[in-house]
Amino acid sequence: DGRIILNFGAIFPMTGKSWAGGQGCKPAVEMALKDVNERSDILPGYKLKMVWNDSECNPGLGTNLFYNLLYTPPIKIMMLTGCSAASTPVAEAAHMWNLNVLAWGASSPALSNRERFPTFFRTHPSATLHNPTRIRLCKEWNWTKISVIQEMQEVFTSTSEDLEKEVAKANMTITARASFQTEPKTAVGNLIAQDARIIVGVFYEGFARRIFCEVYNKGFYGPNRVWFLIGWYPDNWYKKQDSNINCTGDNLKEALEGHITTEGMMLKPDDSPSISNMTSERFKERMAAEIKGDESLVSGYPESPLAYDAVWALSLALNNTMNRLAPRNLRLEDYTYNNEEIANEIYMSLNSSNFEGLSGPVAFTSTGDRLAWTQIEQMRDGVYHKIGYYSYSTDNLTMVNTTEEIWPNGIPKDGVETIYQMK
Ligand SMILES: CC1(C)CO[C@@H](CC(=O)O)CN1
Repeated sequence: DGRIILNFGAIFPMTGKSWAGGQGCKPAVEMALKDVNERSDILPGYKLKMVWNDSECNPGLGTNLFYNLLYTPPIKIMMLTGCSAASTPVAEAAHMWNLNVLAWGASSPALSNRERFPTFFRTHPSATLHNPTRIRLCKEWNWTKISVIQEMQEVFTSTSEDLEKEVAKANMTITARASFQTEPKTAVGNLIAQDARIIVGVFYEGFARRIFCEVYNKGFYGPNRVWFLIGWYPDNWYKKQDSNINCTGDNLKEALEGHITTEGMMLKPDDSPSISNMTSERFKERMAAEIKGDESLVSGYPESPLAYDAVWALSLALNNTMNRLAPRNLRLEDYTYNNEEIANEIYMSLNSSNFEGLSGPVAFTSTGDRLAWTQIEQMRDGVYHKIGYYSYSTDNLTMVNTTEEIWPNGIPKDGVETIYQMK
């Protein structure tokens, strides 16, 4: 069609053992690509094309595919990546080829580091996004003492370290800490021994079932014990058949009554149109047409709006770069892996991104991190209910349930009454 082709590279976790989020996200990337290429006001005279491979969410394979994309023409003007494990090595090396990297599925807190990842941006929030929300809710409910139990995984260790910092900043204290590698029972015992009341738990779904079976068996639950869990487990996670536990779904449901979850808001709940003029509802309809069958069974479906928004961030940044290069008689198609000037313009355009995406406002911090809203839910009688939203950048906490609806037995106490100082 006579337009100049601009190619970008992409690696998607389509298969593999950890997180095959490309299954839900690649269709969203292709949808955004189609939408952007149909817009005459974005990158006029250009057509964006994607050259992609399956990273299997494997760092070695991701690296290998990245080099193949680099050394196989045509030149790629940017890299789009998915999960943390494959994004990390690409984000670390890309600047050597003057490439900017945009991840739609990487949550690892370690990626918030400009020394290691000088040209990295992500539309997926870091896992540390939960922490300011947890702190804000503690303030809301007058809790100053909390406990933490974590699985020993990099993502949860860095999240716990960040929580320690946020707790200190808020003049709160962590009274009990527990961690585990493969057996959580001792860690739960530690919390029981210290009569922990307000507990933040960071671990994957499989351990969540084992922990709450132990919590159930030990009776370590009730209206005065509050658990903050991760909100991105599947809604029915506690009912899944699991040979590692001797509890039923109903046992876990009883132990989980009233717990609070936090997660990055990935699809705007309201129906205001985003920059693509598409509403969240319309997006879901279009995705349903792409994904045959039950979306909730497709990995990466929840993250698909982040992938859609990543292509818009890429396109708008290139469009902005095009306008900034024109007065210097430079063009996007002049980009090569040795052209630092154009790479810097693309970096600065990404850095100043600011548009209304499907996942809410898209803007990045100085470390390329996504500023996003968090969604707050509470489980009541085995069902998650949205109870509020929080934006850290504007300190805006919007509760959609009353305190009485959330805490029918009254707001739980953080339990550690100040010990009467003997005279
Ligand atoms: C919310 C979740 C499941 C966190 O892990 C991300 C994958 C990753 O960080 O590798 C995808 N989204």
